[in-house]
Amino acid sequence: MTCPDLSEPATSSSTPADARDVMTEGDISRALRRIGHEILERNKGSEGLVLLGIPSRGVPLARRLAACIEDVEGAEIPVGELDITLHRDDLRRHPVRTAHRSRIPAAGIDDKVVVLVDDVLYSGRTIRAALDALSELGRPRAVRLAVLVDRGHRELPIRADHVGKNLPTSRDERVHVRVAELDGIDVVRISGGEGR
Ligand SMILES: O=P(O)(O)OC[C@H]1O[C@H](OP(=O)(O)OP(=O)(O)O)[C@H](O)[C@@H]1O
Ligand SMILES: O=c1cc[nH]c(=O)[nH]1
Repeated sequence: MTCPDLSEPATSSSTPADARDVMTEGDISRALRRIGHEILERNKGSEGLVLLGIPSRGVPLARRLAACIEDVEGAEIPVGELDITLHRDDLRRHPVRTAHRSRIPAAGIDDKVVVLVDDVLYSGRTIRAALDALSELGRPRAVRLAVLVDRGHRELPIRADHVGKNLPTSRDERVHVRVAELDGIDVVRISGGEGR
């Protein structure tokens, strides 16, 4: 994994008629680079950092972020995946969900600075579940949150420490983050709503 090279040609694709693009491949790359620098600045270096991506798209974003940090620091950043399925607060309403395994780096998370990475922050319920899942795995020194998009409408007292783009949305809109690793393209789109 490498931190994306901004000189690479952008992937082209057509935007569906009911959607509009709000972040391009280049925007996403620049946002991840900036967040990588912010994480290093806040942590005063890479010592003790562990990045945990939240499936689905938080995982490739965490890997890219780690590559961006490694580009600057030269040190390898442990990356893992944190499955939150069994900690969701809507599990009773939607019981048929497949739980996956969390993959925690070998050194664990005790006394580390864990940065949770996700694509979209909306109600905050996914991150609440992530904090719950994390508490079963160890006791980090600090937990921080990096998201590519914060679309607002929080329902819990949760905020991100690092945000790629603050995107004011209406509740009837939907933000779609697409990443090359899973979707074959890097783009952030909004669909639905009445337009802004
Ligand atoms: O702040 P919240 O209201 O919890 O919303 C944000 C979460 O919702 C989406 O995940 P989703 O459950 O759609 O799964 P996905 O990542 O597999 O698309 C998104 O990827 C975030 O993880
Ligand atoms: O990915 C997500 C999650 C919540 N809301 C959205 O619009 N997109």
